[in-house]
Amino acid sequence: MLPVDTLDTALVTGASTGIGAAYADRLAARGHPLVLVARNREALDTLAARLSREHRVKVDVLPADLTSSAQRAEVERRLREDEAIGTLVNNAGASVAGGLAEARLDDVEAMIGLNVVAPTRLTGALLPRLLARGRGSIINIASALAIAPELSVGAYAATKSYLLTYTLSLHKEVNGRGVQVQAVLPGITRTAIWEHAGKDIDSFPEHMIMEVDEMVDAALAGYDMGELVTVPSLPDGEEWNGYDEARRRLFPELSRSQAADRYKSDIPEDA
Ligand SMILES: NC(=O)C1=CN([C@@H]2O[C@H](COP(=O)(O)OP(=O)(O)OC[C@H]3O[C@@H](n4cnc5c(N)ncnc54)[C@H](OP(=O)(O)O)[C@@H]3O)[C@@H](O)[C@H]2O)C=CC1
Ligand SMILES: CC(=O)[C@H](N)C(=O)O
Repeated sequence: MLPVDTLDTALVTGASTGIGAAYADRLAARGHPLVLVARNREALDTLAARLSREHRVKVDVLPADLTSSAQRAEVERRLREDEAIGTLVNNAGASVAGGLAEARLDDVEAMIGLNVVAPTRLTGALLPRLLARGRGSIINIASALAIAPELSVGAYAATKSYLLTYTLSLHKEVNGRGVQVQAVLPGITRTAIWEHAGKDIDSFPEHMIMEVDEMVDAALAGYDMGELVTVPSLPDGEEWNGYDEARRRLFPELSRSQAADRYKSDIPEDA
């Protein structure tokens, strides 16, 4: 296990239930003081009371709707100013009902605000301080759909592709400067997100559904191993490395002074 700095406070978004609540529980068990963010103050208070009692860590709640720029600004301020915070788990997220043609555009915009804008702004608020002290962690909860948009409908998968790409860019920028980053790509995990988006999780075969504790424990094991990208259900980690290497093999070909021959009209079709 990598050394976990028990003095650092972890701020977890979407901590009132589901994956975020499980992260809060596991991080508290590791000795991290916590700042819990979500809209439901009552659920945050209940969780905070339990975690501080069971794990003897300080747990603050910071209720905020991360789609509201005014409320999100309070979370940004906390990340910028609270010297104790060294870990950020960008977990809050939602999906919306319907495909690209049917979904309510206001709902889609709110989803992009929550899944894309919020983690970008929260990371941007914290990162300068982490880099200045040369220590810290940022964990972004994306989704397996980031690399498999064909398995879903609507714009949700695109928000998760953003978070994966953002994490790769973040890693490039902070690599070697003491800040650990990780993108987590869970598959179908049993939480309320499905119900909120009007989808029945039990329409999937049981063997495709992971329980939330198992998912978070696997993601933290990937974090401890120093993984940049963790796919909790992928049996063979080398499969991810092969996928990533195939992508990287394209790099030298992606920008050239000449268009590829197949796009040139002067090449005879039978050449
Ligand atoms: N469950 C799954 O199958 C998968 C989930 N994921 C990702 O995991 C993350 C967690 O999802 P999951 O636990 O399943 O979902 P849940 O719906 O169970 O939990 C979502 C959390 O985000 C919070 N949240 C929602 N909207 C807002 C908002 N506007 N402002 C602040 N907080 C908000 C909720 O709290 P509150 O309502 O109190 O604000 C809640 O704590 C998401 O990013 C999701 O995309 C990825 C792959 C699979
Ligand atoms: C609601 C979903 O599509 C789910 N969160 C996922 O990322 O698989």
